[in-house]
Amino acid sequence: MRTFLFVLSKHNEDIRCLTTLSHFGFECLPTQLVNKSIQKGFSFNILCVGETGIGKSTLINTLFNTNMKENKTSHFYSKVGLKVKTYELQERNIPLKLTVVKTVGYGDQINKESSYQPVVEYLDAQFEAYLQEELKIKRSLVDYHDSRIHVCLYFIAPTGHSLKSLDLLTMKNIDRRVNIIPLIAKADSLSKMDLQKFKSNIMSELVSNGIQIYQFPIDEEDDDNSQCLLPFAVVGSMEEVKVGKRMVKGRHYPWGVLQVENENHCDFVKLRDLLLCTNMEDLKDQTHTQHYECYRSSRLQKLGFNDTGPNNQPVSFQEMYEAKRQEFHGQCLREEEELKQTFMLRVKEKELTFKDAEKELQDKFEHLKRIQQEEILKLEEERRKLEEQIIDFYKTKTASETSQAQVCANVKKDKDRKK
Ligand SMILES: Nc1nc2c(ncn2[C@@H]2O[C@H](COP(=O)(O)OP(=O)(O)OP(=O)(O)O)[C@@H](O)[C@H]2O)c(=O)[nH]1
Repeated sequence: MRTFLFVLSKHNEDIRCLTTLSHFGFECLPTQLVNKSIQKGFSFNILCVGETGIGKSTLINTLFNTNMKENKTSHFYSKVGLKVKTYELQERNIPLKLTVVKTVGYGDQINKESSYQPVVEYLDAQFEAYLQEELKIKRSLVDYHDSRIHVCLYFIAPTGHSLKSLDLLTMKNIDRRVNIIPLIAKADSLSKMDLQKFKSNIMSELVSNGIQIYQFPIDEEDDDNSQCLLPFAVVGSMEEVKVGKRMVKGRHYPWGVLQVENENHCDFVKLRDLLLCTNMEDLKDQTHTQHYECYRSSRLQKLGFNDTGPNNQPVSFQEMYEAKRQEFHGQCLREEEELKQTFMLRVKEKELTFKDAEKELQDKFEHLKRIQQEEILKLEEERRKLEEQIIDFYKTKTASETSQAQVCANVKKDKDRKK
């Protein structure tokens, strides 16, 4: 006989929680999930936005301790572009498909107004591709390469002053589309005091401009709140430097060594832990449940779909689809009728124009015909006159020939007589 441990009823308040008395197997659910996830593999998509040469590639290399060979980018691009590269990484037996998208030529143009546009377009294009896959009848979301961006590392130049207008403009335009984590790049160029001031300036500017950045989930076990460290002051380097007896990642200066992984020197370790160890899944969740959802709902609304009807009554997708289909059909009929009317009108107009042209041609033809008749008559008259002249001429000619023959005969007679 089976024992039911959970007695479920329709109402949540009636759910009784009971402790199991023996092993059933569902305690292994987390293990099943872990195994399934490892089998499936993990993927993570990072977008790095920042000026040319600000240290984007170096930081990504340092984060994943891999040399993702890159050529230096030119400062002379006429517009901002995006470079997308995907890498297959492995840590122990955990595979990670990492996609890094980097801005190219960001901040290099004189007119910076549309610098953020390619970034916005790229983010939307990835959402659109996912939406199109979702809307397919035969979907393959299991092996679909999800290219939606999970996090945007925004590199702020270490000016020590405040954010640039380009930073504000870009962040304002992408904050509803992606999880932004602001970073102070090359933070080794700022003194401790300047850095603190710079950080608080940046945070208050972000707040006063209503820019939403990624909110790290509050970890009760973590003593220091990660949010307080924002924006993270980072330093990147793949250089191995000797400190005491150890080789560490750092940057060597005439006055000493900056250790990238030393929390007193910069926030690199904190960023890496938060990004890769504790919040990667949350970033992916936020991307799907918040940013993608926002894109999806506004896109469907633009197409005319809604969850409620005009009276705020819930409407099913099928009803909505049927209504839209009818509306579309009606619109097609109306447009067809309009096109027919316009066509008929134009045909009539053309007919009238042709008739006018035909009449004009006919008149011209009649006129020419008349002129031709007159010409013929004139020529006939001239011919008649010429013929009369020819007859006169022949008459005169014959008369002159006769008189000439007479003269010749008389001359001959005279000659014969003299002989
Ligand atoms: N001082 C200092 N220099 C850094 C840091 N990170 C990178 N650099 C140096 O800055 C230069 C440019 O670094 P990259 O990582 O190539 O910069 P990038 O933003 O990827 O450059 P592009 O891809 O060409 O836009 C290199 O000489 C790096 O060694 C840093 O944290 N501090």
